[in-house]
Amino acid sequence: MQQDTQTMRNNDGLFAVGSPVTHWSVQTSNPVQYEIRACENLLDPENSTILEDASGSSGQRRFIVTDGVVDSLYGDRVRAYFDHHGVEHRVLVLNDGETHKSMNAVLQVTEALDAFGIDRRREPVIAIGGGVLMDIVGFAASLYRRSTPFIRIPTTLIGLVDAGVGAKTGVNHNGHKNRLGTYFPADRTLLDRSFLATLDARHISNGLAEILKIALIKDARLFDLLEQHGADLLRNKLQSPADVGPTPADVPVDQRLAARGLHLDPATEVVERAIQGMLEELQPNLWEKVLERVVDYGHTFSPTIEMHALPALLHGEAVAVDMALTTVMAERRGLVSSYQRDRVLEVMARLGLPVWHPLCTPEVLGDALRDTVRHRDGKQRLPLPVGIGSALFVNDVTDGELAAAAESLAALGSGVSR
Ligand SMILES: NC(=O)c1ccc[n+]([C@@H]2O[C@H](COP(=O)([O-])OP(=O)(O)OC[C@H]3O[C@@H](n4cnc5c(N)ncnc54)[C@H](O)[C@@H]3O)[C@@H](O)[C@H]2O)c1
Ligand SMILES: O=C(CO)[C@@H](O)[C@H](O)[C@H](O)[C@H](O)COP(=O)(O)O
Ligand SMILES: [Zn+2]
Repeated sequence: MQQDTQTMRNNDGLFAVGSPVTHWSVQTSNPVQYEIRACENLLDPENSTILEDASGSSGQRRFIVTDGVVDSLYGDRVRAYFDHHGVEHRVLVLNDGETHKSMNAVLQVTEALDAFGIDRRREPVIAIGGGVLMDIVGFAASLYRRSTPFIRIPTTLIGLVDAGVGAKTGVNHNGHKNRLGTYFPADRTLLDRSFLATLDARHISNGLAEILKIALIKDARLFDLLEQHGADLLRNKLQSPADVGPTPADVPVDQRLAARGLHLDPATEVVERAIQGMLEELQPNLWEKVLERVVDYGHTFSPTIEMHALPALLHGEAVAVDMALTTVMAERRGLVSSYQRDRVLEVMARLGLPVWHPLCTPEVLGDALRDTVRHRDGKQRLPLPVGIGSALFVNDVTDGELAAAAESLAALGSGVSR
């Protein structure tokens, strides 16, 4: 007991502070640990990875959530997998796409969970799908009985390099992007790049936009890889090995890569660098107490543009438009040379991404910035690129600067073709 300050401390570290006002201050901590693992042949019945449980006390039932498109492509294999392992399961199939990323979908999951019934700690919910599906299921899992463990199996490129590796869940609400959500990482994310083989080119491009985001703000080498191999990665859907040089077939792949100064094939290196870069930023600031986040690059104007354009623009496409605009702003401020700006816009085009959109009007951009300022606690905290592979934050963007940048981009954008 510390009589001088009238503070008592019991064995749990709980403080009771005496007169003039008695109050208790509760302190505890909630260590977070989650796993992201690259795997192959996840749906092969002989591969037990999905059923391995970090706690080692796996239950015998599984609730799986997927969307209609993924179910039509992989649903038979998913069901056969759990049948093979004798695991009683229910597969809930949600509507796919951003327009269905809503609270209704979350409630659909929680109601189906109630109907199936799962053990609270040892039977993790399994989300198999893209960023939309994982955001919905993660949100439902975080709400269900105040938190229910879940596993993510991303099947899109955005899912693999971004939505599947962080801690955020959420849905669109009241016309706003991700307005409701939680911080609730999956216990495990299992990355199997072979799912990308069935994605169309537009959705590969969509994911490449988030990879380009990491390149522009913190990884010049990643940018070079995208510049050099982006078109092949898009064509090969990041199925390794991409463009490792002319055969002869008798020269092993790793020797051909080494001859070109590569240790990994480009698809593997690009995916690994993107995830590594993302996690380096997320880990020290998982709960976003610090609102100056370089990974918010491309996410200042895009949430408003994406919601206004819905469903015409995909998430990564809106992010690309935002990055093109802010690259032009950075060039106008002398942070990026005109040569670097043009390289960035060329790479976007090579990756199949838009560099401009008719919604880049002064009105929409101004509204977007004001909404973002709210989100960032009263300051713009706008990440701008410095050269290629670095960034800084600014707080002094004016409506005039936005209008001028949009006008420049419109002129430049028409000269850059996808
Ligand atoms: N939580 C986060 O940290 C985070 C990070 C980045 C993005 N996001 C969110 O992710 C969403 C975008 O993710 P997305 O692009 O994966 O969207 P998505 O989940 O809508 O998937 C895109 C489309 O591809 C289909 N699909 C999925 N896997 C497929 C496959 N293997 N083959 C063929 N088709 C397949 C889906 O059915 C859908 O029609 C956005 O809502 C964005 O806000 C969240
Ligand atoms: O799209 C991504 C990341 O690529 C999401 O995690 C997220 O929307 C971004 O981090 C945004 O910049 C912040 O938006 P919000 O989730 O805080 O509304
Ligand atoms: Zn994003």
